[in-house]
Amino acid sequence: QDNGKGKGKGKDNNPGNGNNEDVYDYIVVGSGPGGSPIAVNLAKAGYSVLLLEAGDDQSADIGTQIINIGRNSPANRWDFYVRQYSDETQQRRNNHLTWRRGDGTLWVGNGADAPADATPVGVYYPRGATLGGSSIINAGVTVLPSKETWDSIGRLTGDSSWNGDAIRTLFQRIENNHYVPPGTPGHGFNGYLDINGNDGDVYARSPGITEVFKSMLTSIGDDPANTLSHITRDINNPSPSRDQSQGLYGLPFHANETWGRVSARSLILNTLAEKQPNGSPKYPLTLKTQSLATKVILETRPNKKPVAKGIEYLEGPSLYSADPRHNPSSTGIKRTARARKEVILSAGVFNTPQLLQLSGIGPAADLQALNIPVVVNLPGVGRNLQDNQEFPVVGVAKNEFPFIEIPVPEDPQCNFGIPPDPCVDAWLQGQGPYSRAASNTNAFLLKTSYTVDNNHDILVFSIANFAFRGYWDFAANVSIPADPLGVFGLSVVKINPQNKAGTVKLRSNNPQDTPLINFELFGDVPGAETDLNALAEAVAWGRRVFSGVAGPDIGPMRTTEPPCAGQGSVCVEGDKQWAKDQSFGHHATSTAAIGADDDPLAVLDSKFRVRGVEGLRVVDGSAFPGVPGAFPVLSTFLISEKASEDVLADA
Ligand SMILES: Cc1cc2nc3c(=O)[nH]c(=O)nc-3n(C[C@H](O)[C@H](O)[C@H](O)COP(=O)(O)OP(=O)(O)OC[C@H]3O[C@@H](n4cnc5c(N)ncnc54)[C@H](O)[C@@H]3O)c2cc1C
Repeated sequence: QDNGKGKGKGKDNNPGNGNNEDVYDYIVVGSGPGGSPIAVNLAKAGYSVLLLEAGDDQSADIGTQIINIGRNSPANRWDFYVRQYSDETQQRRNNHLTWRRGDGTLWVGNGADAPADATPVGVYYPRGATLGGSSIINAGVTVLPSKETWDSIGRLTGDSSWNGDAIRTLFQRIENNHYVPPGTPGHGFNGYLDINGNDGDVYARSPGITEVFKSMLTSIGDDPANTLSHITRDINNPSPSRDQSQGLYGLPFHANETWGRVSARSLILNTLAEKQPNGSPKYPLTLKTQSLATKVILETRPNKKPVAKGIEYLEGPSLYSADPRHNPSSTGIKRTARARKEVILSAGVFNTPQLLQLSGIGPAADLQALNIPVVVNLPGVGRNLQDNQEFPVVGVAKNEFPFIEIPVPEDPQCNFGIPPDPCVDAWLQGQGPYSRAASNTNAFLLKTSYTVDNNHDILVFSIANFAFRGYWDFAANVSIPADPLGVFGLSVVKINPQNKAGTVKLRSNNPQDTPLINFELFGDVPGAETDLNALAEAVAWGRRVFSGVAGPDIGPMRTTEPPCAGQGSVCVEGDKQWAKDQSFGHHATSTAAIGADDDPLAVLDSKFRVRGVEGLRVVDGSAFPGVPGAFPVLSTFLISEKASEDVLADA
């Protein structure tokens, strides 16, 4: 029997015991940016680690390797359909609501246009469900949130290890920067997370696009002549004034020098590839894909907290019902794995609270209603769901003149990664368009009068010839008219949203079912009005930018979305309604949040420990008290690094 103090014991695999049961020091569930770094760090410290991942390894898909293709295929994602509102009338105002028609086909559009035989399914919300999690299907934008994001967790919990300077040090440890000169303060150059920045040449070749940026700079009293120098500015710079100042920056991505996607998957595969001189694995890390965790094994003890002892899981392909390849008759092979030390849940913002609740940890009444024995009544599990709200302010160039980039003469014609694609062949040689930054690699930081902490509260990224309105199933029939030539999308993203009213509740006690997800956007809670006001102010700014665009063929541009016949304050109420109707998100966080000791809704303490249980932590996007900045992926890698130190300190 193990005394729990051993290190580097390796796996006690006992195939003869008939229980299909393995024993490890630690079990980590989920291989995204939350789970992978901690699994690797614990294994590198000599502990045996089992990493369970429900999806499979899609490394062979070239679309997952090249960030400029960014394909998300049915093999690497789970399809969730969510509510944004409990109010059905408001829910149906969304132009991208998915409906199912009488013949079973999907239709996308709002309630006013819906066919008579259609019933609403929800707003489509994809998540990465593959080795590497959502870091395989995301856009890859890699932005460090404000220093205040981290300092505020320190104040909330009284744990001074949470502070912006300490997190910057972790960032420098994991970063392998490719866009600032080596040695630049605040950055790292030897870590596992390659981060690449944009390429000023792309914008130098795009005179029409730069006209819009010039108007942005003019809007804040900056000199438009600075456009080409500011568009490559480092948004992750360590300047103390970074978080408060407005302006134009380049947008970095988790990508290597030739824009290959570097992700949680690369970290795992590179670690597994390291060998001892005799050819055996260098680190005691075991990866099991196609393994859907269904329950934390909790041992109850008299007069003591229950303790996590392992995981029950189902082995088999596509077992979760959100998997587009799921076959409802597949129930998998039931297995268990035991942990000598701890179980760490990193299954993501929807699945971690689902797993906790399936294990009897959550709001007691909700669990009892589904006949799940309550082990710990923890009312905050699946509450506090938040997201960055996002939608484009859409402009159209004068005379619908298309925005152009001056082509690079030797470039082949690309085919989005679908063979034959000569750009893939060029990329494999480190050349061609896929090996360079794209033209959506810019950010404008705005500080509205509704900022709650004097930091900028809106990030705007710009896309020429396209307006990014969210996600919907590719196979669905979409009732939205095509955009005219000369379209330009200013995607406004609400940083640090204040609304915390969303929920993830169990639909059933079947672990293969998806939970019920409701963002309750702009709900009747403190802060919701702040979010709406900030977004409306950002829209008014966008209108001013478009009407200020010069250039003989391009400006002034007209704003087509949000629609408004008037100008200025006339539009504010309409813009707020538009934000309610058309906001979408893909940065959900905070459903098992760190919180203060006296907060009944706190799920975790400041060391990621699940309250009321021993040997169980949550390390993923669920753990943040609030959405970290405008983009959560880098912050999720960073909290996994922080949690690794906390777990090792207790090991
Ligand atoms: C389309 C899209 C675009 C995005 N773009 C950006 C961006 O540009 N920048 C940015 O900062 N963020 C972006 N994000 C968000 C970012 O990628 C996520 O916030 C981040 O990946 C969250 O990490 P995580 O570890 O919490 O969860 P995830 O990355 O979701 O990983 C969770 C993993 O757990 C696995 N899992 C779940 N349940 C189980 C179970 N029961 N058993 C076993 N395994 C399980 C899943 O298969 C998955 O692999 C985007 C997300 C999406 C979906």
